[in-house]
Amino acid sequence: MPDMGTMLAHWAERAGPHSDGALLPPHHERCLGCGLDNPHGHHLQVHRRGDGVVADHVFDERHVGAPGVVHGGAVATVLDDLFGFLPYLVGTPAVTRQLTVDYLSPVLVGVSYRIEATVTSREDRKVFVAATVSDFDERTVATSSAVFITVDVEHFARHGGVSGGSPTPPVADDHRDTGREGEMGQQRG
Ligand SMILES: CCCCCCCCCCCC(=O)SCCNC(=O)CCNC(=O)[C@H](O)C(C)(C)COP(=O)(O)OP(=O)(O)OC[C@H]1O[C@@H](n2cnc3c(N)ncnc32)[C@H](O)[C@@H]1OP(=O)(O)O
Repeated sequence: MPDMGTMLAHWAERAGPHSDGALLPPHHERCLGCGLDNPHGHHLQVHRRGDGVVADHVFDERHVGAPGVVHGGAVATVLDDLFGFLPYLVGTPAVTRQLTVDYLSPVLVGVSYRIEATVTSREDRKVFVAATVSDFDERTVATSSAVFITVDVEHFARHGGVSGGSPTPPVADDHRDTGREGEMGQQRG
């Protein structure tokens, strides 16, 4: 993974300009939504379409909640990440302040969905965005809106600027083997 400095330097080039229909570059290679080097990721492929962005996406067994149905958090992840491409078109970095999802029908594992997002309005630092998730019968299964706040590119260095950008997460004990269920909650107290 490139270090934070490289990522920051690449912001301007990632922000475009991108022609209509162009495949947009991932936020970075390890991004949960769109990074191709994240084995847990959605590997979202996002294109510019007019003033908005669009992705066709198939959730897989890694994203299951109820059997056969995509976990609502996975749907929210993809929506949030797709919204995260709109700043490329706005021309300034921005981060999610609020995300709302209406789950209208179950989103199914193994089914292709079209997800479209646009900027609905802007007010100072606030960028209001909206999205739909539709199946290929054009039935809307989820809608979403969000408030993004524009930030300077140094925001990412201030808050995530670990050298190398990818700290190794602590390895959790496997409580199934130790019988220590509930210990994490007790430690927090
Ligand atoms: C290298 C490149 C990599 C680029 C990598 C990009 C990756 C993108 C991935 C997808 C997107 C993400 O997941 S982004 C990651 C998840 N999000 C975050 O980490 C953001 C965490 N939050 C923050 O850091 C902060 O809260 C900020 C910076 C967003 C804002 O902080 P702040 O400056 O103190 O401002 P704050 O008071 O919170 O609110 C800002 C304004 O929004 C208004 N506001 C707040 N909530 C609402 C609301 N529901 N509806 C309307 N307006 C609202 C407030 O009234 C205020 O208006 P007014 O008083 O200004 O009028």
